Amino acid sequence: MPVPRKKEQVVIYPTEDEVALQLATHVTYFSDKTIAEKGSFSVVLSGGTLIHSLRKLTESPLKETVEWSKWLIFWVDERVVPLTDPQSNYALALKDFLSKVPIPKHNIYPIHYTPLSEVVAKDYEVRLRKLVAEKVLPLSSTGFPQFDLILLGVGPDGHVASSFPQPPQRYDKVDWVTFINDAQSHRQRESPSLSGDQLRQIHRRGTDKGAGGSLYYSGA
Ligand SMILES: O=C(O)[C@H](O)[C@@H](O)[C@H](O)[C@H](O)COP(=O)(O)O
Repeated sequence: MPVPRKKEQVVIYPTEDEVALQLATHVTYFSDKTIAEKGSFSVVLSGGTLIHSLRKLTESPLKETVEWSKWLIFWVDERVVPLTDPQSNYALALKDFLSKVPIPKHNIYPIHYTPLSEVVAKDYEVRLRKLVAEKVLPLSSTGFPQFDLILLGVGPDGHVASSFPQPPQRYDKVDWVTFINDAQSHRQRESPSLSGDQLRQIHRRGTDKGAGGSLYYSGA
């Protein structure tokens, strides 16, 4: 199974199909390994083209062989909109990924929508704290919940999840979940997944011409 040898590595692939294939290969590797070690696999999703690039996981043979019942799904970055809104990252993930694989519904943790970003963020934090208290999620050495795999995209301006260049929330080391009052995107983000340690992250970066792309592996 080809896995990156270095702790951090950028690999450029010539086609988007190859990106999707490699992404599926690595995600499956980590899923098998993590489930064998601890019995579950917590995956944090963002939005964007990443979700489409997960499509190989929804096809045979992976669709049948991955231990989907052991997966837990969270969001690192969500727009504070109803879960049926086309802007919702949950809706995107449901349509193109989650509806195609048998992850138990109770293992999927979308936001609880209300129009107030601070209420949504606080609710998500309370739910994460409960999962940590119940030992469903471990706590990292930095005091944040520790996920097994974070899947991120990188925006054209370099933003990752809701970590944009300007908002001060990206320096927040206290809240587990915080929010950005951006009139356009109404983003909510989880801070731990971006500041925690010992995390495996895969960032996917497409090219402006739509061909190929790269995967950045960190802590993998
Ligand atoms: O809600 C979102 O928009 C995403 O979470 C966002 O952070 C995305 O990952 C990047 O913008 C990259 O997007 P692309 O993969 O579409 O380039």
